[in-house]
Amino acid sequence: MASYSVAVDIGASSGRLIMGNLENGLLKLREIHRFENEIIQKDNHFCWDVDLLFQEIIIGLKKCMKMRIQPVSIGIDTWAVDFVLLDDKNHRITEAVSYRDPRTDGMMEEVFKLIPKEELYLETGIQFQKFNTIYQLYSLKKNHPEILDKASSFLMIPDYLNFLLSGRKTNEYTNASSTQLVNAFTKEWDNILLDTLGIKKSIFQSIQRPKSVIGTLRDELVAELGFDMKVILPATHDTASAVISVPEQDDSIYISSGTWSLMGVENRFPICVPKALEYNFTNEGGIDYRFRFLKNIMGLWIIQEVKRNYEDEYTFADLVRLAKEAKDFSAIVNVNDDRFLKPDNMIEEIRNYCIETEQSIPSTPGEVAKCVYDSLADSYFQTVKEIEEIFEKTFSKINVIGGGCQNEMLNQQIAEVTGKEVVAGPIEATAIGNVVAQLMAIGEIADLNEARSIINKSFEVKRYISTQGSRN
Ligand SMILES: Nc1ncnc2c1ncn2[C@@H]1O[C@H](COP(=O)(O)OP(=O)(O)O)[C@@H](O)[C@H]1O
Ligand SMILES: C[C@H](O)[C@H](O)[C@@H](O)C(=O)COP(=O)(O)O
Ligand SMILES: [Mg+2]
Repeated sequence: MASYSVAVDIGASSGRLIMGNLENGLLKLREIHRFENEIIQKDNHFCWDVDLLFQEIIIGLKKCMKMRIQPVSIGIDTWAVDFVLLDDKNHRITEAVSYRDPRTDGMMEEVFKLIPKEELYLETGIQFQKFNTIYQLYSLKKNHPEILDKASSFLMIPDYLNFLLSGRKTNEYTNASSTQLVNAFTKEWDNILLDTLGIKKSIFQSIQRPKSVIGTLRDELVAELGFDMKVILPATHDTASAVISVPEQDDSIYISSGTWSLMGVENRFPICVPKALEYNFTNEGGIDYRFRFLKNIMGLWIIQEVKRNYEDEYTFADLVRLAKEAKDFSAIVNVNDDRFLKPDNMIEEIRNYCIETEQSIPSTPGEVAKCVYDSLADSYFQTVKEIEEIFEKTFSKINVIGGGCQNEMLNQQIAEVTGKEVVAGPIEATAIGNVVAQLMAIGEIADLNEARSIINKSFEVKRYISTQGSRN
């Protein structure tokens, strides 16, 4: 009898429930439910609609019922850094404010007055993104201390959704590491750091590792669904789950390509050398206490916003085709400039950048899309050079995983600018990593090596080779 595990993967643009099971040594996936995940305005902040997200999970589980399939387990992964706070009656007392909200403007600099940047990096190994949880909490402490005073529990987004499912409150390690409040060496909350910031330690849960079975569904959910299931912690940071699925780990760099492009390598220990700080690389926690040495690149968020600015008149495939047709247009923006984090109008922001840097100004949808994709490829090229400088070695391959691996033009562009073989796929790398963590937890898969071997055999990849060698 097959054991079906349900992966709930909620990225910054879309969510999906994907059921996985082993059949003749291969991993079989079946998409159960897919939904949009959009930022909304609430209480004058940019927020995620966590109540709607939880409803979508229940809708997906009810679809399993209709399929007469009773999954044995569920695991939830989402984007990083964001959280909610509960009071002593376990009532949610904050909105799930998005990392794109301006409430953290200037907070990083405020924290550096208490803890030097270099020291913070040596302790945590985490990249400096102005929206890290540490700066979100510090913003609350400075601007709404009454909320922190009332708080009893800190739960990151997957933790909160797990709480709604099971009643159990945990903080999972891979996602906790993204807060910049976890010590990279002890892998626990950094109590000295929390004391220095004046943030009470009691709101944090004990850190649990991926593959932990934290409980089962709340009684009322069992009654509503007609079945129970184990609630398991995958690597609840979506990128940590995605990295599990990178098909060819040896001698390769990955790009987890979704709303963000997370570009890096898997490592056994944190790298906090001055060059890593200078280039703003991070050491986020991975499964089995591995490390994700990577850099956040603004990613396909930019083309998502361009698509929205054109009122969704074009599909992503349309925008790729139009970019190809605009082959004579050329302009490059620094995709990692904070101005692209949440501009009012992305197309105008791109045009203004090109005006300010005295470049050709994109006017057609094809020219705008080509500028975005060329700029992403340029950022990937720069990041490869930084990674190879830090590791003092040359990598031969780049694995592109996630929704962005469907962009064949960009995959070829990456091969051309870097001169490396690009291995594209699997698209649902995050959900696959989520499922195999659950299957390891229930003993269907022995360990990470076996998981990766099964993944490699189960999913096709596409290869792209440079036609002209790399840029120097
Ligand atoms: N057919 C396609 N052609 C080109 N790009 C695509 C295609 N389908 C999806 N994408 C890209 O994949 C991105 C979504 O990737 P995904 O991994 O689902 O994101 P997230 O997990 O952040 O929600 C879209 O923003 C889009 O740019
Ligand atoms: C804000 C974080 O850096 C972001 O969540 C990133 O870590 C991430 O996981 C993005 O995943 P997507 O699937 O939303 O691109
Ligand atoms: Mg994703």
